[in-house]
Amino acid sequence: MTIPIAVAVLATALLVLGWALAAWAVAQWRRAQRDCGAATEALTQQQHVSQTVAQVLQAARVALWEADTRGVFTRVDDTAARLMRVAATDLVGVRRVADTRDADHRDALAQRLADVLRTGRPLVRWPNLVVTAQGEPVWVSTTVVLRRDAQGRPVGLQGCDQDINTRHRLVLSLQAAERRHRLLTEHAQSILYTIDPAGRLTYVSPSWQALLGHPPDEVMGRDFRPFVHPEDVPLCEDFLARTLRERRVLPPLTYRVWHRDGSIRYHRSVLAPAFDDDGRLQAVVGNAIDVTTDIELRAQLERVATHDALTGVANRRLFIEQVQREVERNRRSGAGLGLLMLDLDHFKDVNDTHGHAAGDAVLIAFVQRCRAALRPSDVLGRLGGEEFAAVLPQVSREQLQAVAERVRHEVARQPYALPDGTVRTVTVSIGAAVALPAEDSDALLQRADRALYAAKHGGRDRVVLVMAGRVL
Ligand SMILES: Nc1nc2c(ncn2[C@@H]2O[C@H](COP(=O)(O)OP(=O)(O)OP(=O)(O)O)[C@@H](O)[C@H]2O)c(=O)[nH]1
Repeated sequence: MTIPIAVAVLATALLVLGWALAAWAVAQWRRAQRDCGAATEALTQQQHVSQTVAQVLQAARVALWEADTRGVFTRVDDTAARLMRVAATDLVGVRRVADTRDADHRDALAQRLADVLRTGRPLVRWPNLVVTAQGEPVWVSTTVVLRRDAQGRPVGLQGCDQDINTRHRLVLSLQAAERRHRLLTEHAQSILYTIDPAGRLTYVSPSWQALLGHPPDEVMGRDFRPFVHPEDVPLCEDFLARTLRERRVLPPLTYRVWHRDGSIRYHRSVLAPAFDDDGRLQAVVGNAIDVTTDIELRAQLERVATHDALTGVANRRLFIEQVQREVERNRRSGAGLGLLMLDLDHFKDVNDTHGHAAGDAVLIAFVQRCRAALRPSDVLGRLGGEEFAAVLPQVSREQLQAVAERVRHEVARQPYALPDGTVRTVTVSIGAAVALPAEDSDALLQRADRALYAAKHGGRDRVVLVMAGRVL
């Protein structure tokens, strides 16, 4: 009995143990299965992350690479290979700097890689010009960090190049455009400016200082009016208003501006209104050039063309025009108009005795004396040789006679000092005519000429006045 009981106990014990072992094994198996699932999941997740990162980097055109301490590629990813238009395997073993184009740039990159190796400090987003296998330059943004082994010893470099070709070329072209713009505005012989509708100068180029003396900071933000000659301010205001109203570029305007030193300069300006797509005014852009020299030159040429070079009085053409104008005016106003024809007596003898230079000196002094005897509003002209004439607006017959006598007296009053050291008295014969209401300038000139002829034949040094055909 004892044995069967013992066997039964043993068997039970073994059964229990077997169950326990089985249960433990099942538990272990389940745990292992759980762990395995977790590990698989973790692995899957890691692969997913890597894939995602790779896709993102690829989409962002970021190439990853590794190099040894000499800078020779040891690993290159597909993006890098695509970037360089070459198989990844062909890049391995190539020096990192060999893909860089110009020598200066290559040296700069080599220096930076050496710095990373030496200092351990990363090179971050450095614009780098690499050249593809086909020789095409491509701008990349290079980031490089130091690679260390488990003991922290430098074993090489790793980094990434991001393709920034399109953006960087845009930046470069913008920088070039900006440089060009700066060069143009700084060295232009004209002033570029923007002005608002109220007349405030919102921008002036640096050339303002060269042309008008003020540093641009002194001008920007200020009203244009104090810089312009007061008489020309209304012209400029109208120019701005019309440009805005008509929304177009008008023919240029010439006006006077003050230089900082107080002198007057002539400027010629164009204004261009700029509108946005909705037709709203964005700015009014102006360009002003200094035309002072042109204006002065033109004035000089005009003077040469219309004035006698020796004496400075109006030449025949200008004088005749002046007579025509005054005859017209007199016809309208009836205020009276007088004409004097003046001819020096025996002037040939002055030349013959004292020389041509003496004759010139007498002519100059004669004009000065005539001017002293005439009113500023009277116009004196040289008709040729030693023959002069004066047109006198707003005079009566008596007044004309008196002025003519005054001129005759003034001319003869004092002897002329000649260049040869001698002195000589000179007299003048004068024919005078008062304009008739119906006559034109030619008729008036002819009558005065007849009076002069009478004065010469009457013995010279005298005034003869003719009125309505009668010599008085
Ligand atoms: N020095 C000088 N002489 C001039 C100029 N233009 C004309 N003449 C001279 O003026 C002189 C004019 O001489 P004439 O026409 O005979 O007149 P005149 O000697 O004044 O005699 P009357 O008019 O009859 O009193 C000539 O000798 C010209 O050469 C000039 O610009 N300079």
